[in-house]
Amino acid sequence: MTLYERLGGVYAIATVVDDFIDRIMDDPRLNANPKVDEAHHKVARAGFKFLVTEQVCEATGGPQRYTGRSMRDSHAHLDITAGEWDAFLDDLRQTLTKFHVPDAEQGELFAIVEGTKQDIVLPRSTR
Ligand code: HEM
Repeated sequence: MTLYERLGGVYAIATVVDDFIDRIMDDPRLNANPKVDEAHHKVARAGFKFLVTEQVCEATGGPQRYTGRSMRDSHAHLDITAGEWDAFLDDLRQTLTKFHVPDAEQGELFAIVEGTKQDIVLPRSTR
């Protein structure tokens, strides 16, 4: 059974993404980075949630295909630090716990997320 199926498919994933994107967009630890604050708040949340839902569905084995920009192209200009990355993971942990995602599935999701870190946190970001 794919991770996508074990998570409950697109309806469950979209619900989790909805909570998570609200959480990161309102997180003062992330909005302390002025580039993140500006970029996050110039786009409609619903569109951002749509793209992240597509991406999570594809990465977990669902039939959807991600149609947004690459992780490097959409984050390189933001100077995201290792500390901001950790705050982002903390938000993810809070959302997954809220929805009672079991430890095994949480572990698989964190492994997928970790795989993108080198495209999002670039070495020169040391604020
Ligand atoms: C695995 C981790 C992450 C994933 C999967 C992810 C996913 C995405 C996606 C799908 C987009 C939209 C791409 C597009 O417009 O085509 C995006 C943009 C963005 N992300 Fe992330 N993101 C991650 C980590 C982060 C972190 C850690 C931060 C902030 C600290 C962040 C802040 C932003 C911002 C501000 C934008 C808008 C950029 C712009 O339009 O200029 N992301 N992200």
